[in-house]
Parts: sequence; structure tokens; C-alpha cells
Amino acid sequence: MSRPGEQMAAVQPAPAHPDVGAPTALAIEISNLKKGFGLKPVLRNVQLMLSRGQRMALLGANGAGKTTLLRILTGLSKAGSGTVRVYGLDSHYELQEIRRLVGFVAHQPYLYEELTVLENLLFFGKLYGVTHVRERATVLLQRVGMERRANDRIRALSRGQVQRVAWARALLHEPRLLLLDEPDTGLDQHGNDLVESLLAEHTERGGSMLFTTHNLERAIAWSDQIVILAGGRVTYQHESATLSLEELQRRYREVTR
Ligand SMILES: Nc1ncnc2c1ncn2[C@@H]1O[C@H](COP(=O)(O)OP(=O)(O)OP(=O)(O)O)[C@@H](O)[C@H]1O
Repeated sequence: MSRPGEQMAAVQPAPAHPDVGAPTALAIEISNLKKGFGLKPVLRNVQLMLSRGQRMALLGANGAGKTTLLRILTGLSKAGSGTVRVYGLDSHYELQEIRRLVGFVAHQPYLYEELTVLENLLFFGKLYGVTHVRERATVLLQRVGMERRANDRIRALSRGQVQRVAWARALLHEPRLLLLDEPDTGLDQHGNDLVESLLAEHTERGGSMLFTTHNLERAIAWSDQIVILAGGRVTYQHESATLSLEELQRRYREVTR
């Protein structure tokens, strides 16, 4: 596991709901984003907008740059060039404020293996300045079905159980924007039902989300907009409500060829 605190360690204690964000209707605004590793360009020129309260599925072949894009949005990775705004905040200058608005669920859980479930939540809750953090942690552990494991160390849990705790960690500060990297992998049917209901609650509260998946059916079911990343650019975008699975499969094959 990589350093669990790498996303959060730089976050200073602050009110859980800071009144920040320029007056914009956009949750995400990305222009001319470029990012490479060494000589290899991964994101060549990404343009992407997500309105507040909307849900977007980010599709693309293995290695297309989906995780890289999410990591830039969370501040875990820096943009090469271009502009990235979250709720009107510039990722270059206002990363601390952005981190307080964003909840990230990734392949890595970003939890301390040697701490217990509850200790992890208390630690991250305090980092985010969550008020009544113990009560909030208890409610969330019940919500994700892990209240009986509160005093177990993370390393003693199964992968799916760790993923549930990672969800509780990501939701502690009631983020306005959820960034989810393949939230549908590694979970059993109950886990998937749980994720669906957590996402529905987040949307009902007016939250926004961007998630990656390789499951085209789920992409349509869980989103308002579908985006496909290929060749370092957004090559396809469509409203989910008016898109059939067959059409998406056809377009996906076309643009990721
Ligand atoms: N830290 C890094 N150093 C070097 N190359 C990297 C690094 N992170 C990602 N890459 C490269 O960037 C490219 C995009 O990777 P990324 O993980 O963003 O793809 P992805 O679309 O999320 O793929 P998948 O669907 O397989 O999860 C890949 O070729 C990967 O090898």
C-alpha cells in the first residue's frame, strides 16, 4: 500500500463545510489539460465540464489516463499544463480548499493498516475538521455495515471490508464532489447495492460525482453524462438518458480502436 496520508496529510484542520467556491454552476472545469510521465504523454489536451449535481462516467481502455485524471483532480498528482477548476477553485492555487470539497475512493484505500477502523476515521475526521467526529464515524460505520469491526486493525480486514471503510473515510467530511476510481470492482452484491445507495444519497444532497468504470451498462445506469477518454483526449460525450447500451458499445469500440 502506498502512503495512506498522501492525499490528506497536507490538509489543515478546518471547518467541515467551508464556504468556498467561486460562483459557478460547474463542479469540474478542465481546459487544455496536459500530463505526461517522462517523455510519454498521457493526457494530451483534455477539455471537460461537469455541472453541479451531475454524475459523469469516465470510460476508456486500460492506460487511457482515467486514474491520472482523477489523481490530478484530487491533487495527488500535478497537471503538466492547462487549467483544472473544482467548484470554481483553481487546483494550482487553491488545492487545500479543493481537498475539503472532494471525497476520493480509489484502488488504494488510503488507510493506515496498523490503526483500527475507528482510529483511522477519527484521524482523518480530525484532519478535515469534522465536528462531532466520533458520532459521525459511528454513523458511517453503521451505514457501511462495519460497526462491529470498529476496533479491528485495517490489516485484519478483507479487501471488500477495507473498501467499505474507505467509503466511510471518503464520506466523513460530506464532500460535494465524489471522485470514484472503479467503485464497482471487488465488491459483492451487497457491497454494490451499498455503493448504489450511497451514491443516490450523495446525489439527493446535491453532490456531484465523476467515476471510472469498465462496465458500460453500469456507466449508463449510474450517470447523467458519459465521456470516453482515448488518445489523451475526450473523444466522445453523450447524455446517458438518451443512450442505449448497444450504441455506447458501438461508439466505445470505434473510439478506443
Ligand atoms: N506514476 C507514473 N509513472 C509513470 N507512468 C505512469 C504513472 N502513472 C500512470 N502512468 C502511465 O500513464 C498511463 C495512464 O495510466 P492510468 O492509470 O491513468 O490509466 P487508466 O485509464 O486509469 O487505466 P486502467 O483502466 O487500466 O485503470 C499508463 O500508460 C500508465 O503506465
